[in-house]
Amino acid sequence: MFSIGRLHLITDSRPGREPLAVVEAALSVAGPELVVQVRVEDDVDDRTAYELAVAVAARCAAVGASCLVNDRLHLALAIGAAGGHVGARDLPVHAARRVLGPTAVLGATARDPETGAAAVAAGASYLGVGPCHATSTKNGLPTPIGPEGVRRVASAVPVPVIAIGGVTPDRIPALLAAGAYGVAVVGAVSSAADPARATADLLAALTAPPPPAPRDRGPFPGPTPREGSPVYRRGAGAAGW
Ligand SMILES: Cc1ncc(COP(=O)(O)OP(=O)(O)O)c(N)n1
Ligand SMILES: Cc1nc(C(=O)O)sc1CCOP(=O)(O)O
Ligand SMILES: [Mg+2]
Repeated sequence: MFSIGRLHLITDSRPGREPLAVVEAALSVAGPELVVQVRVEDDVDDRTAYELAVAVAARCAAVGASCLVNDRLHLALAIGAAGGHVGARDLPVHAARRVLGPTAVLGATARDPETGAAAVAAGASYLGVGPCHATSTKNGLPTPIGPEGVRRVASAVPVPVIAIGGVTPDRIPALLAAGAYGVAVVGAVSSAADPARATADLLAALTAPPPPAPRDRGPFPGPTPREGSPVYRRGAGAAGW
């Protein structure tokens, strides 16, 4: 059965960053629960990207974590990654699926329900949905869609939604309540003074029990969650994703 972690760490290869050290720190805390997406800036050459990806994949394999590669699917194949992630300016999802094969993990970016549903129909196994909040990590992004935008996409698709963009531990409860299965981060870990501690804080927020819904606080039980509701979706995720 398809399974994917709830915390995705995307490498930060901007000048002055130390992506491998950050990945090692995060893996030391999260182990097999972490998904590491190797992402390099567009002007980084393939050889440099490949060397980073090989190093990240080896660290992931040592603890049983998953490694994905952003954009450059030939690198994903070359290093034996679990899969890749594509967006609007990359290979179309159906073509990415042909490249990676039927069993690989394939993520696709979606900022609205229509794009999300089309990506799933074309073979995406999860969706990266955002930007949820403002971020300084990447330029040129549209206006943040907030938890409500996540809710719109999550309610339209039967695959895990990974919320991205300005994610911090305190923002995670609202994203999960909106139907996100997990989150993807760059700065919350890479820019932290203590990346291991930051990883632990993100994991704690992802696994904390949700606050009781208002209808659960009274003397009478609430209605059974409907298929498609966030409550239902989180249960489905725990069972299979
Ligand atoms: C989990 C996740 N979600 C979204 C993205 C963004 O992908 P894309 O739109 O292709 O932009 P780039 O990352 O390639 O600049 C992602 N990488 N991961
Ligand atoms: C790489 C990327 N893609 C996004 C999108 O919305 O498509 S947001 C983003 C950067 C996320 O970094 P941070 O966690 O530091 O905000
Ligand atoms: Mg891309």
